Amino acid sequence: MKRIAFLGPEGTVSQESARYFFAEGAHEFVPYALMSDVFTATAAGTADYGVIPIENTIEGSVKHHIDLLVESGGNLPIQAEWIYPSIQNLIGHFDLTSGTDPFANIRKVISKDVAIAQCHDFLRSRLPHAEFEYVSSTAEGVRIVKESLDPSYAAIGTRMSAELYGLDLLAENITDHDNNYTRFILIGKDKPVLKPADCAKTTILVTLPEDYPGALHQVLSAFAWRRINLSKIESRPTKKKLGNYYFYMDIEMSLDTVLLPSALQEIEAIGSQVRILGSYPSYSYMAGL
Ligand SMILES: O=C(O)C(=O)Cc1ccccc1
Repeated sequence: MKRIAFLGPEGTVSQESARYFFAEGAHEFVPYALMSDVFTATAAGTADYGVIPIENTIEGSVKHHIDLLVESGGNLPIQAEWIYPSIQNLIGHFDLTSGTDPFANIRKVISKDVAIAQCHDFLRSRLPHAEFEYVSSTAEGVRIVKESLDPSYAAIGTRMSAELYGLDLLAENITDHDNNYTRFILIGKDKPVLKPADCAKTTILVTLPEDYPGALHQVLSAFAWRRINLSKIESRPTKKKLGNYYFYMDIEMSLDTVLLPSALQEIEAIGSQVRILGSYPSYSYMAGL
């Protein structure tokens, strides 16, 4: 049985998406309090794989997670990615004294920053006087609301977490945009056995040579003339010196395809450093995984 580390406690969006991706029963899901613990446990072999939310439709890249991936030094390759819709719900103690308005007595909303951002319009219009408390994950907010026994507290989280903690769904599907998807990656040392995917991707990190005008242009042209598609390019500070960046790139091609290694060789030939963070199958929710 493979052990899969995720941001806990039980019932997070990460776990819900992993349960959707992996066959129930054949995997053991192990919660960790922090995202950095997910990396550490996977690196130490305490877990076989780790689930990392890396990007979402509303907020873009989760920069901290990209940095953790980079800092893991390439020991934890990306083994798969999948896209999952984050459906958030308002969860609390249904208050019978509140009459017809289930939100009337809610004074505090506890959740993860991304989830609060995803439900911004709903919160502004329906709970304009509530204060927010930011916690490490959506399910952690649900756990705190449960423990408080306080009907003026609510959390934002998955339906799974409401069921697990025995709380009520005060409002379902409260995200502002229907096309609210999160991209998750699976990190781990060994290749997992997965069903065939419709597309493959390779993620690389490129550090440009210093004082080489047009270096990024040359990197991009190595892909362009081979008609290799990039689906993402993002710069991140190297954290070694102010103004030094590397480029994080998602390429829509497997490293097993002849064209890609030759493009990477060309990039290295101009003095750029290339680090491969993984070459992996990509699954989209639309395609039914
Ligand atoms: O806090 C969670 O439930 C997570 O798994 C992180 C997260 C939060 C919101 C959208 C996607 C992932």
